Amino acid sequence: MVLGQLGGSITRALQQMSNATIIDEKVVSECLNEISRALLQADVQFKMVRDMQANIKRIVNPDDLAAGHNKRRIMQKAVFDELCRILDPGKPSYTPKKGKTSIIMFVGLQGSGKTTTCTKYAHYHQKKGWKPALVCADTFRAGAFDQLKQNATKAKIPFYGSYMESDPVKIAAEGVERFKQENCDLIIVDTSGRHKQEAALFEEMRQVSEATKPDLVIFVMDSSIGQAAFDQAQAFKQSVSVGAVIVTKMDGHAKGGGALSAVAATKSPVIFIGTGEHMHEFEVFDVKPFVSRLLGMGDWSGFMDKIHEVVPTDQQPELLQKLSEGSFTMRLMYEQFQNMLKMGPIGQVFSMLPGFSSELMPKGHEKESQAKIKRYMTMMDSMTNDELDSTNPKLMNESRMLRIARGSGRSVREVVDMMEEFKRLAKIWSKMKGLKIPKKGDMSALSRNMNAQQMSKALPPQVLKQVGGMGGLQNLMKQMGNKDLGGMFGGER
Ligand SMILES: Nc1nc2c(ncn2[C@@H]2O[C@H](COP(=O)(O)OP(=O)(O)OP(=O)(O)O)[C@@H](O)[C@H]2O)c(=O)[nH]1
Repeated sequence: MVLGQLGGSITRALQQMSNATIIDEKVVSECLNEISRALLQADVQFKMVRDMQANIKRIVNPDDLAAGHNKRRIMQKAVFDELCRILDPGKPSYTPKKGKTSIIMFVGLQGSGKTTTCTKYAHYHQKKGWKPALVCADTFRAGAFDQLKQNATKAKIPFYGSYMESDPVKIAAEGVERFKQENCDLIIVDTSGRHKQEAALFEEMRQVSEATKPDLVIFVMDSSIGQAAFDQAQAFKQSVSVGAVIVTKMDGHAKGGGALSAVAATKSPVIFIGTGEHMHEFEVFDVKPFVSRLLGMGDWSGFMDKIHEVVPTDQQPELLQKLSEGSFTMRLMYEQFQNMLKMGPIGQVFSMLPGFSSELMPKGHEKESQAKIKRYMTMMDSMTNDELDSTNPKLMNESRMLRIARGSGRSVREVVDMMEEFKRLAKIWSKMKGLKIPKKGDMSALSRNMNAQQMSKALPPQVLKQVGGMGGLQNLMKQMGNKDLGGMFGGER
């Protein structure tokens, strides 16, 4: 996801600013210009960038920054708050209730990923015990019904559609009625698209909406549409009452900044993002952890969740223990690579760590990354046990590297690359040193009600320092809500 680069650019701009000897208005302006450039490159709408720049300038007072405060943190917080403000329209979207019928209508242009997203949305809820159903009211694209039927059958979700009927309004109304009678609690209506915004499409949306009376209209947007996002979202909002946004294809080379524009145009929150073509490649969207990750501030709660989700249960205690020790060895890297190859998404675990973009296994480049990881593992197969268990990369002198390259049939350059990767991962790993791992029975004690004082004692000193000491922690807890930080310790959510 190119959005990751935005985080990198902003972090660099902040770093440059805090390196300056005197922080005056000029330095702050330069930093803001740099951040604005990065946002524009990520396809955030020009007007929004300009407003954001003006807002930050108002909030951040260079005199404050000069007076020995942590300048980088003040600016980072201002950027964080502004991005959150844009992404959070201030009111939550309609939330369907399990057991009570809700009608959800999906709208979007052709190819935005609407049909795929309808099924993902149904599947997501079905896994949580809902009784979803899909209605195909797309009579415009030949093959749309077949696609929905195929997806629905695969996911074992009831569906309704017709090969004969050409009136989408009629199909939508019939389908909704049928599933109401069958007591489905989530009736999802997939609608037609067009290649571009057309009056006929908007009229059709208006009529389908009138006939089905949806509780929520979700606007589906392809994240790669760039600057067009604002106008497109606004055009849909003007014909039907869009209440939420789902941004698809966040896995590709999309710049993703359009998501911010879509929220601004519809005044509705992003509720999910699509991260691939498969059914499970669908994530709940949370503003604060998202922005936090974007700015390289790390997403601690997401990190621990991912460990629970991705790492096999029997390996979790050992992995957490090793994290708490902070010592990273070649053997540990080898084991993580094994998991990564077996399970695919473990790279996501690392991407949650501050400063670590999923460079090792970027989305969309899985094949190349897997081949690279396999090459690394072949090289590690040529290492001695001492080398594998050592935390000291200096053991690997030139002659050992030559020997490993020869033994594994790879070049010395590749061995050097692997060692660089090891050092990079070890550095990230070391940040978790001292992490307190609760014993089974202690979980509740570390739960969401923990106050900043208790939390500061539980946190490893490095982590506490990283969040800006006690003050920073209090702010972070305020920003994220205790439950998110509680989640970091495996507390019940
Ligand atoms: N990589 C990736 N591909 C996606 C994602 N969501 C959908 N797609 C792909 O995008 C293409 C278009 O998706 P559809 O679901 O057919 O699009 P649609 O908006 O329903 O199109 P119409 O029915 O013509 O309006 C398909 O090839 C999907 O597999 C995603 O999150 N990531």
